[in-house]
Amino acid sequence: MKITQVRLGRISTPLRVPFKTALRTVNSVEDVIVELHTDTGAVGYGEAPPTGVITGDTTGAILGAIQDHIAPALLGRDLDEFEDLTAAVQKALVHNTSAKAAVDMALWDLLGQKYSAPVYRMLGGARKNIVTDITISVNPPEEMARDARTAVQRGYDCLKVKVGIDPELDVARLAAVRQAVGRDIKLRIDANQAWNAKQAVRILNQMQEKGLDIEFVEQPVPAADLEGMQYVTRHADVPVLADESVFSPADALRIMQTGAADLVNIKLMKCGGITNALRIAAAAEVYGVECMIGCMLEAKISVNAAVELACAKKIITKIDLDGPVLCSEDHILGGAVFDEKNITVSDAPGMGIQGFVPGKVSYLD
Ligand SMILES: C[C@H](N)C(=O)N[C@H](CCC(=O)O)C(=O)O
Ligand SMILES: [Mg+2]
Repeated sequence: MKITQVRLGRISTPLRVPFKTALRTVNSVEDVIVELHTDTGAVGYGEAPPTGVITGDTTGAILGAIQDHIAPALLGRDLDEFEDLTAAVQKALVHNTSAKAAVDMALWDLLGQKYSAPVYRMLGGARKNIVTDITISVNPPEEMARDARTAVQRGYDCLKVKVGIDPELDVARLAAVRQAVGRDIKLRIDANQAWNAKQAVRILNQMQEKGLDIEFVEQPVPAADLEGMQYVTRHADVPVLADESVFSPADALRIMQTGAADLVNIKLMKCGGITNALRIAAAAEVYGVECMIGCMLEAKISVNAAVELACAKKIITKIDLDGPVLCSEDHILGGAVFDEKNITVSDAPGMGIQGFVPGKVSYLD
């Protein structure tokens, strides 16, 4: 199976409501689509969103990285060179993890198709069903309470609550959400780097003293502040999960070796795809550190790839794969079934993606 064409396109998917974090506000999901065409007719699918505030990747950068650097390293090569192909993706240029992730997942899709096996089974096949949380955007407390109630009515029993815009409001935000949803709903929070270490400890301990029962806090302090992360991990009465602090397998190892966080968030867009995500999962198994699998604001192809990984690896115990359910439309055919919080992986060969609703992808060629 030889790679004959790397086809690129763009797809836009509207959100149900604007998505707001301490880092950005977005109204739609904008993705780059990658199709790896082969001489057998098989097509591998990949996708990458431009999350400039986290990865530094813009739409133009993702397209340019693939077109000018990654595609030339793959064209004409046989899938039997799989190890070398995945390495070529990572070595084609530095950074640009979203572009790498899109192409890496398309290669895994092709591998599964070639051997008629679902990717999650090739990687371990731990389970077929997972349950995701859903994100509550950061807003005034009463608006967040209303959004949390709506999420619970949709069947979600675990909410990821965004905080960090005007931190003085964060305790009130969580109190309003807890009051709205009752004690049986799990609440995890994501500050997206908004606090400093002492502020984080103060806010988190206030939340726990008020009995708000926070499961864990995601990325309380700036990504590069590993000492700050360690300080919060040691002093706050809430487990800490590293998100923006962990891009590469080396980042994950550093966090685990220094005890800078209790948990790590694997995202394909940060680590450059399934190949590196497997390395992070392996390190986490060695260190006994549980992982979350997360997503950016992404539609179904790349979140589907994350589902394949989550269904393969038991060390991934926390699921934040709500990209597709935050969208009001689905333009992608095949793949996992997203039935609100319940996600069922596809048993089709590869990743089970069958293409797009006609007219929804704007191809570059
Ligand atoms: C969508 C997911 N639940 C999430 O919250 N991801 C954010 C980043 C999303 C973005 O800005 O696209 C995170 O975990 O920080
Ligand atoms: Mg996060």
